[in-house]
Amino acid sequence: MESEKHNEWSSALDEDLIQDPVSAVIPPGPAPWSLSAGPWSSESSVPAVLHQSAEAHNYSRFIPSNETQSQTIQTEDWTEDRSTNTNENWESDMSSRISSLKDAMHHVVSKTDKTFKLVVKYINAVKGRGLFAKGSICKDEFVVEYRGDIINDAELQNRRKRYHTSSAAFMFEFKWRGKTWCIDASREDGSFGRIVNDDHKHPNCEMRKIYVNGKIHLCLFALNDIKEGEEITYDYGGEDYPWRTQMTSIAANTKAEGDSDPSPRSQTQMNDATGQNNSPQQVCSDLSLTI
Ligand SMILES: C[S@@+](CC[C@H](N)C(=O)[O-])C[C@H]1O[C@@H](n2cnc3c(N)ncnc32)[C@H](O)[C@@H]1O
Repeated sequence: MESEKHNEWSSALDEDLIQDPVSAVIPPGPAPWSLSAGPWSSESSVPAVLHQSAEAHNYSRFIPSNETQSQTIQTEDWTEDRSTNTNENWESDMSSRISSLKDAMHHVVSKTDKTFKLVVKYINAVKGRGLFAKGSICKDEFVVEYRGDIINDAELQNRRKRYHTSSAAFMFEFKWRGKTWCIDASREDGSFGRIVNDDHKHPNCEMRKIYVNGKIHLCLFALNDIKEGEEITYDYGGEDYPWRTQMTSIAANTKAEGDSDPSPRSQTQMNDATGQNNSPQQVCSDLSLTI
């Protein structure tokens, strides 16, 4: 079963490496993390710095000093060609996006959150907890990974049948290479990505897929500068979330209570308040082409 999953994943990876226009390859050297247990492995450590080569015809491609290495990071989201871009600041934008990507990679591989910039706070009984900036965040900056188990469609359906709706709310379904995948973040593991709430009108982040060393990861990047104290949000996608139609300004705009204590509410409260169909879905696919 595990090896079937791995094969499916590996062939998707091969296709992806051929087709994707943007990729970054980690320089040669001992593998900083293990691939041996396949894409479902959780072993990791921080990789070395990426080498960048900004060629005139293709500023968005990283060239490794030795391309025989197979460890890769890539994003299908950042694909715009210099020749079609009229923005005068294109090069500095690209440079900041590249450093965001490296930053994302660092946090993905080390499985860490930006605890120096982000804090979990309890908001209210409807919304539950939320993630807030405790320092300023720049446009395009990597904010947080939506960390969890990566599962395929069959396993997603299986877990959906078994899960209580309060857990199902943490399943992020998305398409990748024509197939459905899901990050299941239902485990209360203390990670920050799973705490980020929905805002379809004025989100300050968007979800992007990045591909690190043979695994797809979902990461939030800032859509604009974010000030200290602002709640981190993104558009979950879909349209039928109960809070979008039922929520009033009382619940939606209530400020976070307290500055340091996350005071997590119970899952039952969250479930009661939000109904059945409340997990984020596929929005990273729709929002991906942004450069
Ligand atoms: C991925 S969880 C986000 C973290 C959650 N607030 C918590 O305290 O654990 C998704 C759930 O958060 C709540 N939620 C997210 N965005 C919301 C919003 N804009 N208004 C009200 N509730 C929201 C819903 O209960 C939803 O099912």
